[in-house]
Amino acid sequence: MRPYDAFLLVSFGGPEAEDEVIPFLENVTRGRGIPRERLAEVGEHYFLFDGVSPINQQCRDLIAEVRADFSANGVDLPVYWGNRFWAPMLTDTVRQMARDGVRRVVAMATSAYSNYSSHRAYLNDIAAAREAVGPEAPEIELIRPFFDHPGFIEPLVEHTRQALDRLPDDKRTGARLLFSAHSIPTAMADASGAPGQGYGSGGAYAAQLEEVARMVAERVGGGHPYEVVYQSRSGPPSQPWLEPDVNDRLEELSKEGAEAVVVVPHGFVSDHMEVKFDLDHEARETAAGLGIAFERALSPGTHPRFVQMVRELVQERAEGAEPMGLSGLPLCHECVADCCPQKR
Ligand SMILES: CC1=C(CCC(=O)O)c2cc3nc(cc4[nH]c(cc5[nH]c(cc1n2)c(C)c5CCC(=O)O)c(CCC(=O)O)c4C)C(CCC(=O)O)=C3C
Ligand SMILES: [Fe+2]
Repeated sequence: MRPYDAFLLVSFGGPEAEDEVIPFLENVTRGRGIPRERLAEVGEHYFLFDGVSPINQQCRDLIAEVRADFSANGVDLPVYWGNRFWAPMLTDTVRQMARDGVRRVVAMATSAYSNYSSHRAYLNDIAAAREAVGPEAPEIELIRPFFDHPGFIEPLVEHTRQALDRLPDDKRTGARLLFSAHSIPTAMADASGAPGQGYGSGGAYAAQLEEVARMVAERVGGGHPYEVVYQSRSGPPSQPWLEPDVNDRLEELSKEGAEAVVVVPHGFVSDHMEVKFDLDHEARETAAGLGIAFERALSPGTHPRFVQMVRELVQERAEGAEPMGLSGLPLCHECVADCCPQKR
């Protein structure tokens, strides 16, 4: 797949044993000003699962499918994997690629949207890893945010229908769809996207989330009321983050007489800890306490259409083709130097 000689999956990383939880959280939060209580609290989420985050295995599963898809379709790129915060660490992977003689890499982040945490932070960490490896490090180009690619949208549609089917028969009609994404500081949200893309003061992230929710709900059909909610807030209470929180919204919906919800984690690509704990554990419990029937749609994960999308994004980039998206929102060909700055 000229001009590239390797594909790299870049992910967040997560612990896989109890004694890895605290060192992992220290890596994530270094220099972040996250309150100690929040760290201890998040540590408990991981201990509830014996210290094992599902995210690494989900990356291994995705890579296995991508390798099979590449070889079935004549894409002859070796596949590498590096994480920002836990083994296999990105810097080690970049060093290995240098040893293997890799010169030019096309990389994809396990993150579909435009904002500092989902996009710029990946670019920065790639730059830092190359810097650490030195002049032998390959060039690494990051695939653009892919939030409205059919390979992301179609699995969400199918998974939302399946979740609706799991609701009790008498609660399905009129069930509400809550599309849930990671909250970020509102200053970071306002600055998300690239200058000149015309997203306005609310920024790209919220607009992209709103549009994906609309497209998925429309394709699911059935006239279900839908809205975007946020989850997994951290940071000090004094700092504004995107709202409403999924749990607060469930409380309000209960007062409005809602009987059933399907939560769609459209802000994520796999069912990692933020989904397993914050939705399957916490939000489910909130809904149970309110007597609201609750189902959670699967994230794209290793859905075959999502796997195919990885190849399509590699091909799009290799060929310099127009970026493909279903929404009509502005898409980047390449990431510009000043998109998605860190603001908090
Ligand atoms: C937008 C976004 C995504 C989605 C896009 C993407 O995937 O990149 C995401 C994903 C993830 N976030 C994850 C875990 C954590 N995120 C934290 C903290 C933070 N996340 C933020 C944003 C996001 N996070 C922000 C603004 C912070 C505050 C600190 C900072 O400004 O950086 C903390 C610290 C404790 C806490 O405060 O919660 C943890 C442990 C995991 C791993 C899950 C697993 O182990 O399975 C994943 C996939
Ligand atoms: Fe996070």
